[in-house]
Amino acid sequence: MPSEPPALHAPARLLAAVEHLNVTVRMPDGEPALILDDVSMNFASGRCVGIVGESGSGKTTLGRVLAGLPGPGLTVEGSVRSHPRTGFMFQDAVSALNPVRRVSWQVDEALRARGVPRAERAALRLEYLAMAEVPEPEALQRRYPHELSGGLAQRVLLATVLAGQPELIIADEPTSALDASTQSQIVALLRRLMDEQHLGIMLITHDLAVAAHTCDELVVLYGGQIVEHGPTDQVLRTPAHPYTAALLRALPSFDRPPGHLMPVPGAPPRVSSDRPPCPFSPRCERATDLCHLERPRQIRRTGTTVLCHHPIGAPA
Ligand SMILES: Nc1ncnc2c1ncn2[C@@H]1O[C@H](COP(=O)(O)OP(=O)(O)OP(=O)(O)O)[C@@H](O)[C@H]1O
Repeated sequence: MPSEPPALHAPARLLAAVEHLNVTVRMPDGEPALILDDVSMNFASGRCVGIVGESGSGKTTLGRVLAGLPGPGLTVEGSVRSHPRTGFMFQDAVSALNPVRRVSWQVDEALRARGVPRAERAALRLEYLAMAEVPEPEALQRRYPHELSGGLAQRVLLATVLAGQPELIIADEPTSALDASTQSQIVALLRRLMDEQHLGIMLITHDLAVAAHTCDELVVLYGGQIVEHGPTDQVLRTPAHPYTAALLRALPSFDRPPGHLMPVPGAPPRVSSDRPPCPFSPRCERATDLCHLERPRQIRRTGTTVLCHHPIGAPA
């Protein structure tokens, strides 16, 4: 029998897509307010898509909608197609695990859900723990979540996700509670598993540096809108949206002397029923009267899309 072709050469498959997705919450005054505003994008096997943006931009809400778990009181409109084999990794791995069950039980739960017979579970469990690079899985499987470090808990969570044989993994800030070196190990592991198993990954992060090292594509969210979307290199090297450019200037860098960080001026937008046609316009150095009066249209450039009346590279 010829062996299977290497996963790296498998053609990309569409795993999830949202089109014209609006997510609305009703404000205390009864008026609806948008948390996600006309979001369209898709996820394919063998690709890591980074969702970046400040706190409150709607990153987690997008992940939750794809998971079929929008928050309480939210109205979802538009088309949402997601794959049944989608796995989720959360920011706080220790609290995502069942506190009163050993590691072995946590992985077995995913195996039970897949209908794996009891006799086969122990061997498979060790395989998934090893795949998630849990050291000494034989001994570690007997521990409880509170006995694990943050990095180890995240690896155990990853093992439980892998045991569900996902095709798409939605990782919501999986490393933000970890130190920098554990962070890079976990994202490198995710990336390697993705390449080997031809998974799709949606990596939700507020950390552009993590996204830069891990993702093939970047989606920049601002006030619930995709303001820029394209190949990671292109978005980071030649940002077209003033917000992307401002986020990049706010990154700490060894080249900049101490005290020369440039935070994005102003405050992120609040969810509100009354917001400007371009939510970034109050903070934008390129804004003109048009931006305060008219909603921008999405502009397609080679490889990227940008939602702006005055993208960088065009006259302000
Ligand atoms: N169920 C809900 N009811 C009311 N408001 C909500 C609900 N879910 C989210 N929001 C609001 O929607 C906005 C976007 O939230 P979301 O958690 O998606 O942002 P985020 O970009 O993931 O932020 P962070 O990086 O802080 O996690 C926030 O202002 C949040 O308070």
